[in-house]
Amino acid sequence: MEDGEQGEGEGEGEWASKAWAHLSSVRSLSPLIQCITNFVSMDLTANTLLSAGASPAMLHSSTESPDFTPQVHALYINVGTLSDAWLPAMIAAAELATKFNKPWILDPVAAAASRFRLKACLDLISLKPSVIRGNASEIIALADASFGSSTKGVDSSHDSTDAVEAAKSLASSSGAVVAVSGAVDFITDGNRVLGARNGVPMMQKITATGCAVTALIAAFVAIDPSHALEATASALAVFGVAGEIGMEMARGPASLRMHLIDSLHGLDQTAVISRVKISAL
Ligand SMILES: Nc1ncnc2c1ncn2[C@@H]1O[C@H](COP(=O)(O)OP(=O)(O)O)[C@@H](O)[C@H]1O
Ligand SMILES: Cc1ncsc1CCOP(=O)(O)O
Ligand SMILES: [Mg+2]
Repeated sequence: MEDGEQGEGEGEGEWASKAWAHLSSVRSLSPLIQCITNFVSMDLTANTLLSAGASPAMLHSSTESPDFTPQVHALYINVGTLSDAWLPAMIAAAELATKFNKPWILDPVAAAASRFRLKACLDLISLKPSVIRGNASEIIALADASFGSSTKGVDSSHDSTDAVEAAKSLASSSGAVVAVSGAVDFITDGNRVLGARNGVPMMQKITATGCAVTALIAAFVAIDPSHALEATASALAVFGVAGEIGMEMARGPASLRMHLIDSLHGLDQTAVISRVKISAL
């Protein structure tokens, strides 16, 4: 995307057009996304990327990353089912991504659940991800570098509004764009803060929707790496719109999961432009 397309003071209409441009680019360029993600999320994450037009590859061996990571358009690392064996592979892939100038995106699932996990996330953040997307409790834990306080495993015990200052602080200290998901998704580079108000509460009742939207962020950043803030907001809003349309057909979490994927695949310009709700705060 050209620099001239990104301006200050955009209204919701401009943000919606930008989100459509990002989705259209993902569909036409079909970026290859290496995903080192948890066992729970692999299926939903791969299907989310495919529905959006991207190309997922769940390759996590540190033996093959030296061959594969240089070929990808972005790398996605998610610590959801972290183990002693997987952490070195994550670190090696993140180092390769940085070496070959590929954006890489971190999902710090349950960052405060254990000292091992918190340290792993902080070590990964020192390897300069382009974007960190977590729920409010995860972002607060990382900003404070604190283990165990008011955490509930992979789910958030805070509202996203509680984590805006933590997100700004983490963005400033890490150099990453930081996104906090929730009823409102907040996206910040430490200076600017965007709010994306799409989605439905039922999305929290499907495991791995957070993981899946972080992978979608990786695909959007892959096609617009120099505008990670805008690409991240677009991905969160587009995923939320797919959830809203999916909810019109769903009867509960299981059918929402199916309809969300169908809706993401079928999103057209009219739906994106009329529904995306992104604004600068
Ligand atoms: N109350 C809500 N209203 C609308 N969308 C929501 C709500 N809660 C979560 N979402 C959406 O669900 C997805 C997963 O977010 P979240 O549940 O916060 O992540 P995680 O699974 O990492 O805890 C995101 O796309 C987010 O925007
Ligand atoms: C339940 C669970 N346990 C370890 S990873 C995982 C999936 C979490 O996914 P999300 O954070 O997207 O809800
Ligand atoms: Mg969740």
